[in-house]
This record gives sequence, structure tokens and C-alpha cells, in this order.
Amino acid sequence: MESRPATAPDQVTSMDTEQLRRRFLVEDLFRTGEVRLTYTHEDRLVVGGVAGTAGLPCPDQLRSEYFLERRELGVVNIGGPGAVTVDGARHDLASREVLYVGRGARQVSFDGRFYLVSTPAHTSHPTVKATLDDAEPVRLGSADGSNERTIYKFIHLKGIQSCQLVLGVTVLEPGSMWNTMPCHTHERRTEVYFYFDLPEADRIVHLMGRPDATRNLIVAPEQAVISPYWSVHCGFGTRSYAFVWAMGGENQAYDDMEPVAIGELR
Ligand SMILES: O=C[C@H](O)[C@@H](O)CC(=O)C(=O)O
Ligand SMILES: [Zn+2]
Repeated sequence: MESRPATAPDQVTSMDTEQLRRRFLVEDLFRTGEVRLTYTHEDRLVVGGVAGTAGLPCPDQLRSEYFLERRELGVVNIGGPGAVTVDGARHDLASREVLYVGRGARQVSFDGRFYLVSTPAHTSHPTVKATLDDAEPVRLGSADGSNERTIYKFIHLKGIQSCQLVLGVTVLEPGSMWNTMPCHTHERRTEVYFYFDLPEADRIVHLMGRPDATRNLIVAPEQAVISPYWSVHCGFGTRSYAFVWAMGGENQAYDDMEPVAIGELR
């Protein structure tokens, strides 16, 4: 498991493109037959990718007997039909469906293409699957803002219960390119965006950094971007796409964010 330090906002000023990418962009998440994991010290989130058939390992850095001994896990199916087996119980997941796996599950194995996010957990909540219909779709944006999109909230205060993980999927309408504009920061949480369902030759221009000192990352399909509490997180695609957003930290209120007016951005 790769491990990355947390970053103070004043460090970003002196980072060049490669340094920014090494710290905030998670590029290489999918290799057939593997679960690939990256640990960030920003709120101790773990993000990962699975392709094919593989079991959830317990990396030495966790110093635990099994991965979910003190953690919870969100699993998003980003491929075709797939399955996740948790301590012998098989959960079939269609494309864009989500499984929450609570603290204490000892054996987790995958068959399919999945994106994973894990946060530390103090207690055990039941393992639950959710479909897109369970996720209370919210339509946002407009055609003339090029940001018509649907937000599906899966793991949150009024949805699947968790210790601290909050997770959802946002799907852009054809012809809409912008996500999360106007943008915001989360003083009390870290957020990770994972972009998918974007053609191989297309890219996302993701904006990060303090609102008055933004930087950009050029993101390929199926890569993730870590947003510390001080960083905006928004972007546009060279084609329509979908993304998974996931947070961990002080609270789980979806709307606990500091809005940034477009005119404040620098
Ligand atoms: O904190 C919330 C997250 O940044 C996302 O839910 C925002 C998003 O999906 C969007 O506006 O398109
Ligand atoms: Zn956010």
C-alpha cells in the first residue's frame, strides 16, 4: 500500500506539476487480479481499485489483524455486473451500485471492477447494498451552465449509516462538463474525487488549492484526487463523465461546506 503525507496549504505554492501529482493524484488504481490501495494521512482515508478477482489484503501499515478491524469500507461498482463477498455472503452489484461494509468484517473478496474508499471506524454498522433508486437522486445545474448533473447520495446521514464515511456518485448529463461549480471547501473533512465513465482519450481538468490560489491537475479516467480541508475540488471534462465523491472527518452533514463565490477564485 502506498502511503502519502498530509499537506499544509502553504507547501503547495512551491510545488511543480510533478510534485502536485505525486501528492494529490492517485493514478494507478487498477491491475487485473489485484486490490491496489493508497493511504493518505489526510483524515487517514484509504482509496483503492480492484479489477477482476481479488481479496482485500491487510497491509502492514494498518497494524491490524484484518483490514476492517478498525475501519469501514465503501465499494462502488464502476464496471459491469460484479459481486462482493463479505464473510461468505455474496452481494451482486450492478453498474454504479454501492456496498457499505461495516467494521469487523474479516474476509472481503471481489469479482468485477470496483473503486474503494475506507475510513477509520469506532463501531460496527451493518453491511448494506444500495441501488441508484435508494440514493435519492438530486438534479443540479443547468444546460447554459454546462453543469446539468444528478447527485446520488449513498452513504450519508439519511442514507446508509456509517461512522464517518460519506459517499455518493454524481453523473453529468451529455453535453454538461462542469462539476461542483460554484465550488466549496470542507473545513472539517477531507474529500476524494474519483473520475470514471470518461472515454480513454479524454481528460478532466480538476481545480484544487486554496480558493485564492488555485492549481490544476489533468486527470485521466479512473484516477482519484485527494482534497485536504483547505482545497477546492471541482473541474470540467473534455467530455461528459461520472465521479465518486467520498469524505471522512469531523461530521457527516453533506451541506457542511464553505461556499466559494465564482468571483473569489484566483
Ligand atoms: O461535498 C460534496 C461534493 O463535493 C460533491 O457532492 C459535489 C458534487 O458532486 C457536485 O456538485 O457535482
Ligand atoms: Zn465537496
